[in-house]
Amino acid sequence: MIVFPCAKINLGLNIVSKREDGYHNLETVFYPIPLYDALEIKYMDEKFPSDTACDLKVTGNAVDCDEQKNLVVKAYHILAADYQLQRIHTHLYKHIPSQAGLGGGSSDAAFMIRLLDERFRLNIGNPEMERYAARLGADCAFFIEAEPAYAEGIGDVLMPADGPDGNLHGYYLCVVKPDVAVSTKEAYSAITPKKPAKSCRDIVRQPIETWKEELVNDFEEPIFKMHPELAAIKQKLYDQGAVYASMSGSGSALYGIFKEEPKGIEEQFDGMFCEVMKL
Ligand SMILES: C[C@](O)(CO)[C@H](O)COP(=O)(O)OP(=O)(O)OC[C@H]1O[C@@H](n2ccc(N)nc2=O)[C@H](O)[C@@H]1O
Ligand SMILES: Nc1ncnc2c1ncn2[C@@H]1O[C@H](COP(=O)(O)OP(=O)(O)OP(=O)(O)O)[C@@H](O)[C@H]1O
Repeated sequence: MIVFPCAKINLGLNIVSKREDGYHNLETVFYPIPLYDALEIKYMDEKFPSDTACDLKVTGNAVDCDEQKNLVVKAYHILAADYQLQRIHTHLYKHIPSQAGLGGGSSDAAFMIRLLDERFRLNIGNPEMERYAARLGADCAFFIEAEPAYAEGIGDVLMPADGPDGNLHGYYLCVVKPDVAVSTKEAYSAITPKKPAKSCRDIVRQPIETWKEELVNDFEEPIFKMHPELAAIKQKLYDQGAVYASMSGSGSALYGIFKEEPKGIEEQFDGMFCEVMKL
């Protein structure tokens, strides 16, 4: 059985306060995008010699952590603690860039929970699956439904985007990921939290032409200071005709939203991951 975990972008991201557990409360609109990994599971033969109930083969882009630390394997074990699960082989084809703010690892974890729920007929239900997912990462819960959502808390309190919230249907999205690594933890430590004057949820309901002036990702200021080349990529996306451009999450991926297909834009970002998709 195979599923295709998708990536996300953040339409606005405000870091509102620091919590006693060290995490931060935020406000953001999560928007799923058609950029995918592939995740497959197969039953392990009863006679197959394995010291783990869930092994993992990663192909495509390398993931810089041990097999048993991969969020896909952690997702298996978190469910196996509460449900009787057969042993499985897992294959993850990694296409979504890591350390990008695109939620790739979080998505793999959430889609693994969904996959196990379906394969083993666990009937867990979405609210409970979201609770399991949230134990694996702050923005994992969103990927259980993977529908546009306004999020608060540490990214785990989700409110479905009703009506026109950030509806980008028919627009083109260009995602650029330079070879710059940003640690999410370090990014949060560079922020002075504050409540925004206007909620990103309200701004994304306005015409997209107003977003450039009003919709803010709080990580941009400190991260652009550390990596000025990221600000230059954002500017280039505007120069190429983007109606809105921003960094996603804590970076280092940037995205531009276009009304018309930005043909040939890949040439502008030579040597970087650059993909154009229709929303
Ligand atoms: C930046 C975003 O991509 C925005 O969507 C997410 O908030 C990141 O979420 P994530 O990658 O799922 O984050 P986790 O893997 O749970 O946390 C990594 C580290 O980021 C910090 N962290 C994360 C989320 C949050 N709301 N506050 C935090 O302070 C914590 O130091 C944590 O140890
Ligand atoms: N399945 C996975 N895919 C990618 N990274 C994983 C996975 N499992 C664990 N990791 C670890 O998580 C780290 C962050 O990866 P991820 O792709 O989630 O980055 P991100 O873009 O920072 O995501 P986010 O938007 O959630 O902050 C990786 O460097 C890797 O060590």
